[in-house]
Amino acid sequence: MLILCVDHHLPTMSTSDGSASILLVRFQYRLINGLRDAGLARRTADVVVRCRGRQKASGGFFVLGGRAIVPGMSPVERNGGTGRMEMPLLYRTWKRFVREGTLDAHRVSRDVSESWVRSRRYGVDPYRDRGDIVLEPEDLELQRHKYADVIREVESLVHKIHGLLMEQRMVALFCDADGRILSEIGHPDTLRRAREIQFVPGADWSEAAVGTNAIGTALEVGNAVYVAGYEHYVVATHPWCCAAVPLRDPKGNVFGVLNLSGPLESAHPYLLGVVATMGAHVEDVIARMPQQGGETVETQEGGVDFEGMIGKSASFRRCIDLAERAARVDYPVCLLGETGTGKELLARWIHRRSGRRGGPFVALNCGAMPEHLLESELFGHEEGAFTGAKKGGYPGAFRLAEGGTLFLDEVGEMPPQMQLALLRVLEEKAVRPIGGREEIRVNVRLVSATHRDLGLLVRQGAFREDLFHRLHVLPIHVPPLRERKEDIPDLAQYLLDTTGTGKKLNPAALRLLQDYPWRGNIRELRNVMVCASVFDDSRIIGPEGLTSFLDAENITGAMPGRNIPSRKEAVVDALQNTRGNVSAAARRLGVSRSTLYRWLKQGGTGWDR
Ligand SMILES: Nc1ncnc2c1ncn2[C@@H]1O[C@H](COP(=O)(O)OP(=O)(O)OP(=O)(O)O)[C@@H](O)[C@H]1O
Repeated sequence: MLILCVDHHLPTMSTSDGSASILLVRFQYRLINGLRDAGLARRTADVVVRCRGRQKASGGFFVLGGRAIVPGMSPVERNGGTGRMEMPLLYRTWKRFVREGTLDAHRVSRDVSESWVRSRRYGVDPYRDRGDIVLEPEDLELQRHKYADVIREVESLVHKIHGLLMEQRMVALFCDADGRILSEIGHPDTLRRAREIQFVPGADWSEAAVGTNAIGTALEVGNAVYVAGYEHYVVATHPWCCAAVPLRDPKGNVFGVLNLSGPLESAHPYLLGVVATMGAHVEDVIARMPQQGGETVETQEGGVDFEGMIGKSASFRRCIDLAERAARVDYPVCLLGETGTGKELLARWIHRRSGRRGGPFVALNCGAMPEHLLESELFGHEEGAFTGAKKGGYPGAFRLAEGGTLFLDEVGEMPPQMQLALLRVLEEKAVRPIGGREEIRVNVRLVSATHRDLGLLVRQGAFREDLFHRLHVLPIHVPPLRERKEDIPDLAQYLLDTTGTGKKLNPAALRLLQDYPWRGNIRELRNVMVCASVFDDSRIIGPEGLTSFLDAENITGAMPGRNIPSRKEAVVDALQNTRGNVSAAARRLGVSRSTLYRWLKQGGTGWDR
C-alpha cells in the first residue's frame, strides 16, 4: 500500500486531468468500496505517483475530495511503511524526552517533535492517565446546539461509513476549535476504552491539556495530522492511533476538528486520508449552507424562519427545540396536532436535520386509503399477488424509505389489522411483501403523526396499546394557530410571498388575520393568502381584500370593536392602494364616490362612524 500524506508544505500533485488541488489516496479496495458507497469517492484518476523520486504506483486512484493530498514522508513511511512505528525505539525516544528533555528529532516527524516541545512548555504531565472534562452537561448541550449543523453533517457521514468503522473498531469525533469533544460515535468497545481515559464529549483534547495528540496537534499546526502510539505525549493516549483534520469555513477560519481514533492494533495511516476526505466533505456542505453556525434566519418582518418553518412564539420555539433534539437521535417521533398545523412540514424538517438526511423521506397517509391498499402501500407486494398488483411488484413505503425516514400520517385512523401488521414490522425490523415468501430487513426511522388523542383511543380500545408505546417514544405537540397568534402576521406575509406576486398585507389586514379563529390552521391561512393574491388587484392588501374569503360569522366574532379596522383606516388603505384615485377607492370600499367625498370632508369624528 502506498502511503500518501496531507502536507500543505509539499508541492501539490499534478494530475492527468489537470486539476491541481485534489485528494488522491490509494486505499485497500475494501476501504475504497466503503467510501464509494458513502458517496465520498467520486471517480478514478489515471495518475502516476512518485515518492522520493521513485515511482511507487500508477493508475486506479480515487479522487476523493477538494483538498491536496500529496505524497510525502509520513512517520510511518520513515519506519518502513509497515503501518506501525517501531514502538520500542519510539518508546525510548519518548522516555528520553519526557525524563531528560533530550529530543532525538530525527526519530519522529517534525510535527511530533515540535508538538512534544510545546507539550513540555505547556507543563503537561506526560504520565496523565486521563483527560479532563471541562464542559458541564449544560455547557456541552449549549455548545452542541451551537454546532448542530456540523455535528449533524459529521454524524450523517459517519452513519454512511458505519460498516467501515465497525470493521476497523474506530470512533469518530467532532471537536470545537478549542479541542473540546462535542460528539463521539463508533465501535462500542472502543467507546468503552475511550470512557476509561475520559476521551469523551465534554473533555478537553487540546495540546495544552493532554499534549501531542491528533486533535490538539492538528489545531496547532493547522493541517491534518496522524499520531500513533508513543508519538502521543501522555500515557493515557499511548494505546491509540488517531488522525484529525481541522475544519475551515470559506474564509479559512478553523471552526472545529474532525478526528478518527482506534486501538493501536488497527493503526494505519490510511486513516489520515479517510479523515481528510470526510473533513473536505463536511467543509463543502457547511460552505453551501445558507448561513454559518446557526439554524435560524430573521425574516424581513422580524419573524424567525427555521428553514421554511416560520414562527417566533414561545410555543413554536418549544416545538422546534424538541424537534431539533429529536433530529439528533434515531428513536420514533410522534407528532401530535390538529389538522394543518404543519406536522408533515415538521417531519420533513426533522429528516433534513437528522443523520438520515442523505436517505429518502417517504410520506404515507394511513387515513386516506382502504385497508387492503394500505397494506400493499406499506409493505409492498410481489407481482401477481392480487388482482391489480403492479407488474414487477411494488416495494412499499418501508422499503422505499430504506436508510431514511418514513412519515406515517394519521396513524390514529389505522384499522386494527394494520395496526397489528405495523407492530410486527417495528418489532422484527423486517417486512414481508404481500405474496412474498421472505422477510426483508428494513432500516428506517419512523415519524408518525395524528390529530387524534392516541391515549384516549387506547383507553377506548380503538388503538393497540403495544403499538402506541412503539410509536409514542418522542411525542412532540405541534401548536395550533390559536396558541401562536403572534406568529400569524409573519406566517401570513410569508405565505403571501410564496405566491410570487410581491403583494403585501397592511397592518389592518394583519390584525384581522390575527384575530380570526383559524380552524383549518396554517393550511386555511395559506388558502386565504392564495385567494387574496389571485382575486385582489391591489399591491397592498387591506382587510376588505380578505373578508370575502373568510367566514363572515367568525370575522364578527374575531373583531370585537377595537379590532375592526376603523373607517379611517379602510379609507386610507383604499386611497393608498389606488394611488389616490377616489373613484377606484370608493369601488374598493363598496360605497359611492359622493359618500367617500363626504367621509373625507368630515374627517375627524366622522371617520369612525
Ligand atoms: N411553520 C410553518 N411555516 C410555514 N408554513 C407552514 C408552517 N407550518 C405549516 N405550514 C404550511 O401549512 C400547510 C399545512 O402543513 P402540513 O401539511 O404540514 O400540516 P399537517 O399538520 O401535516 O396537516 P394534516 O394533519 O391535515 O395532514 C402546508 O402548506 C405547510 O407548508
